[in-house]
Amino acid sequence: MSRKLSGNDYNLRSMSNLMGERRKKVNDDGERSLIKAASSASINNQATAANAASEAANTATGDMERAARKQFQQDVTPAFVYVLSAFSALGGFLFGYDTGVISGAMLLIKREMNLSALWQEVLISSTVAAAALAALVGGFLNGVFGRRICILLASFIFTAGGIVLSAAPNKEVLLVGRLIVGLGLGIASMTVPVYIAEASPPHLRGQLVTINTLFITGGQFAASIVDGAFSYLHHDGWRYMLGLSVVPALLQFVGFLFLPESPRWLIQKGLTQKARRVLSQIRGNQNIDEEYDSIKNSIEEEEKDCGGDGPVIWKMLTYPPTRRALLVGCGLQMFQQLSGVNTVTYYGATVLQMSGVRDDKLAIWLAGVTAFTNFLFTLLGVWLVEKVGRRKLTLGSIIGTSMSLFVLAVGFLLSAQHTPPVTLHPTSMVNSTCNRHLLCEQCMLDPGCGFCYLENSTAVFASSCLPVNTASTEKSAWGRCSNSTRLRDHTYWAYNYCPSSYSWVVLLGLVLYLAFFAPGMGPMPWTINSEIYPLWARSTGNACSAGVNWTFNVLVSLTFLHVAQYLTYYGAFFLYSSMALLGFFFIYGCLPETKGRRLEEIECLFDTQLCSCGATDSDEGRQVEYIRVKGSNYHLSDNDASDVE
Ligand SMILES: O[C@H]1[C@H](O)[C@@H](O)[C@H](O)[C@@H](O)[C@H]1O
Repeated sequence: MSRKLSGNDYNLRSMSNLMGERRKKVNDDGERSLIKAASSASINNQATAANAASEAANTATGDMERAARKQFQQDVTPAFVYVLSAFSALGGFLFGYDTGVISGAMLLIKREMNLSALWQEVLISSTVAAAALAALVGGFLNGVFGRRICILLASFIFTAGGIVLSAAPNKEVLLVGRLIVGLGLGIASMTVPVYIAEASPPHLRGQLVTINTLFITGGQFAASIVDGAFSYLHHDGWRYMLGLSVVPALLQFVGFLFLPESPRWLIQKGLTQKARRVLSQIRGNQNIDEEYDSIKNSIEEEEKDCGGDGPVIWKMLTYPPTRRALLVGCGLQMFQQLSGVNTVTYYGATVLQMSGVRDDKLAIWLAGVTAFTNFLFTLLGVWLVEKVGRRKLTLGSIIGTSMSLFVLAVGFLLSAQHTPPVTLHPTSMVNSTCNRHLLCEQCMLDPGCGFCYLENSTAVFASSCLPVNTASTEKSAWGRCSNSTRLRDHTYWAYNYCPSSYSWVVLLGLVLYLAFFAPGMGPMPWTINSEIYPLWARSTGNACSAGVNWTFNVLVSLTFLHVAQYLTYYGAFFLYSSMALLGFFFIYGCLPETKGRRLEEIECLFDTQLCSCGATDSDEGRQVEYIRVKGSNYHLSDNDASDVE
C-alpha cells in the first residue's frame, strides 16, 4: 500500500537535466564553487597517471551529483514565499491578539456595563468555544473552496467582528461580536499552517509554519501593550482595544486578494495548469518540473492508497496511516493545552505581583512581560526547528515544561505552607464567608474574598480577609482596603495571591516554563499537524486537531479556578506537570521526525505501529537517499549510479 520512499524520488534523467542546468548556471556566473572544485581537481589530475585521473574524475562526478542533489533541495529561496507566509501569519497575529486583548478590555467593560461574573466568563469563553466549532467546519470549507478563500473569509470575519465589538451598545451585541471573532479564529487557526506548509519548500517548511506561532505570541504581546495603553482611557478604552484588530484583518484581506491559491489544492482539484503557474510563481520561476511531477504523482497515488468511499473522516479512521497521524496530531494539541499554557500566561501577572510588584496599575503591564517572554522564546523555536528537528525539539520542550511546572508547584506549595494568618476578624462581618478564613491561603482561594494587610520590612501584620468589591477586584468592598488613598500607605490589598517570601521559586518556575514551552510545545503541534496528513486528509486532519486544541483550551481555562479551589494552586500545577509528563511519553512513543521531507513522503512514516515511531530515533541524522532507476528504487550507495540509464 505504502510507497517505500525516502529522501528524494526523482528520476535520473531529470536529475542529469538538473545537473546540466546547474552546470550552465555555474559556468555562466562563474561563482558556484561546485564545478570549480571539480575542474580544478581535473586540471591537477592531468599530471598524474591515467588510472588515478579516471578514478579521481569518477569520485569528483559522484561528489558533484551528490552536491547537486543537495543544492537542488536547498536552492535559493525566492522572496515571494516569505511574503506569502507573512501575510498568512497575520491570521496567527489575530489569533493571539483576539485571545489576548480580552483580559485587559474586560477590566474596563465590566465596570462600564456592570457585568456579573457569569457574563464575564461567557464573554471570554464564547470566542474560544466558537473557534472550536469553526475549526471543525473549516475543514470542510478548506476542502471545497480552498485555502485562499478560507483565509479571505477568516479575515473578512475578523474585520466584521472587530467593527461589531468596537461599536457594541450593550453586552448582548458584545457577545455577538465575540462569537463572530471566534468563527474567524477557528477557520484561520486551521487554514494558515496548512497553506504555509503547502507553499513552502521542504527545507524551510518547519521554520515558516513556526513563524505563524511566532505571530500568535506576537499578537498576544501586542494585545498586552494595547491593553496597557488604553487602560488609562476609562471611558470607551475597551472599544479601541477590541476595534484595533480590524487593522491587521483588513491588511490580510487586501493582501490575499493578490496572493495565489495553494498549488497542492489546485492539483487535487485537477486545475493543473493553474497549479503549475502558481508553483513557478512561488518558486521564483525556477525549474519546477520535478517538484510538480512528484507532487502530482504522489497525490494520485495517495488517493488510490486510501481507497474506499464515504466521508473523509471515515476514510481517515479506517486507513491505518492516517488514523495514526490523526491520533498523533490531536494528542499533540491536547497535551499542549493540558500543560496549562493559557493558565500560566494568564497567571503570569499575579505571579509577578506575588514577587513584590504590587502597584495595581502595573499589573496590566506585567502581563506584557510574560507575553513578551513567550514571544522571545518562540523566536528560539523558529531558529531551532530546522536545526534539531521537530521530534527532539518537542521532546526537550515537553520534559522541560513538565519540570518547570513542578518548580512552579513547589513554589506555590512553599508559599501555602508559610502563608500568613488572618489576625483581625472584624465583628461587623460575622455573616461574611470571608470572615471564616483563618489563613491567607484559604482567603485567596475564595473568589469572593481578598487579603488586606499591613507590612513593614520584615513581616505581615494586622491582616484581615475581606469581601472583594464586585465592580473592581483592585479593592475590597469595604474597610481599610476599600479606600484607594489608604492603599498607598503601607496597607496592601492582595486579590488572588498571598504575600510570600517564596515567590522567587514561583517566578523561577514561570520563567523556566516559558523558556521550555514556547520554542517547542507552543508551535510544534501546529507545525507538525500541517505536515503529517496526506493531501486528501489534510483539511480534515487539521480541522480535527485544531478543534481539539480549542476544546481543551476552553476546558482548561474554564476549570482552572475551580481546580485551584479544590486542589489549591500547587495541586493544580502538580496536575499540569503530570499531564506534561504523560505527554512526554506519548510523544516519545508516537511522534516521528518529519524534518526535511516532502509533504508527500510523510504519510509513510505512519505505516508502522504507532509506538514504534521512537525506534526511528536511531536513524536520525542518517540521510538515506533513493533515486528511481529504470522504474525501481535503489539505495544510492548500493550501486552508486553506475548502471544508470
Ligand atoms: O500555540 C499557541 C501559543 O503558544 C499560545 O501562547 C497559546 O495561547 C495558544 O493556546 C497556543 O495554541
